[in-house]
Amino acid sequence: SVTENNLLPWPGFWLYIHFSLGIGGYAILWLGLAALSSHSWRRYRIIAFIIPILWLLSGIWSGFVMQNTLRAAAFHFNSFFFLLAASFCIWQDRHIEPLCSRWLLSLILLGSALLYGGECYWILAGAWTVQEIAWAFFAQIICNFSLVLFVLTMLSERAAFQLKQASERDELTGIGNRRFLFARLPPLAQPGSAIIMIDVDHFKRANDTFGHLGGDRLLAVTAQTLQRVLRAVDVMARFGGEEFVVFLPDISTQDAREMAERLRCEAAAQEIDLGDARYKVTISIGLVCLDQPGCSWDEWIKLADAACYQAKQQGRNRVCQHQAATVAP
Ligand SMILES: Nc1nc2c(ncn2[C@@H]2O[C@H](COP(=O)(O)OP(=O)(O)OP(=O)(O)O)[C@@H](O)[C@H]2O)c(=O)[nH]1
Repeated sequence: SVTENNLLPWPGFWLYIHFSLGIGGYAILWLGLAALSSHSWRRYRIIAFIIPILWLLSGIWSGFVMQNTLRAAAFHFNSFFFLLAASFCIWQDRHIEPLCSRWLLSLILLGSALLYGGECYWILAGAWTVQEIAWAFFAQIICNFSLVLFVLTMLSERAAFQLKQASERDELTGIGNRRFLFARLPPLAQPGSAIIMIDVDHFKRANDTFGHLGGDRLLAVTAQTLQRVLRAVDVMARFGGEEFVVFLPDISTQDAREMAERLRCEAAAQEIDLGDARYKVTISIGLVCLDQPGCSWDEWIKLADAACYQAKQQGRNRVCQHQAATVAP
């Protein structure tokens, strides 16, 4: 029987249209959620296009669409499949964009998929009662409302996340800026960590020789080179024009000194391609190891800066460490 479609002219035709829209709708929902998740929906569009067509062709060929139970089972199985795929997409991209709402959205999609899967099983097993159909219907409505809610939550959380990222990133070098650094420094400057101040040598001369754009490239490449040397826990930021600050948590004086030397050597070893020229930058480094509580971060950074100035005075391309005895109480 084709129920309400009998009220329309060509009921069989409308049945196929409804079936195709129902099947295709979930494929489009999957595509949309994949795009929302990682913007790579192009990868999936063929699958999302082919599967509904295959359902339709097999429906026309076998005629199962004309039977209510089989049509409902096919629709529920298709919804189960695409919702499960959408849940996986959202969950899979959690490392690209770590948002709490991603987990909630993925969970609600999984719940909705499992509900459709269960319904498909009950339909095929013929174990439905009117009450169960009503419960499943209401549960799906709640899932759909939650889905919309979590999509909106994810969009707003994403906007806030991107805004924060943009406000903490230095556009030229791609590393963090001052705000990024201070947001990651512990509230109290405790002994057992170190601050490094890095200043590119004779940068004005490089600017004069290669132009401002050439200078920009030198800064960007140098920042990326230095970043690669650091440990995952270290925090590096562009502090000013050609100055960078690095915070090294949980590090001994010896290791901090070795790290500073490694940074200096890596910078000096790189040959930067500037199109029609190649250039080697050197850096001067001021190191201060936090050896007493009580000083503020500003004070430690100032000491690292003073040590960096000392490195410049001594001829550049070297590391100078601020001596503990001279630290103001
Ligand atoms: N290209 C470029 N230049 C910058 C940027 N920020 C600052 N500068 C330039 O960096 C130069 C810094 O010059 P100085 O402070 O005199 O230092 P220096 O020439 O590196 O000399 P020393 O530090 O003593 O070795 C200035 O000419 C600034 O204009 C930037 O974002 N891009």
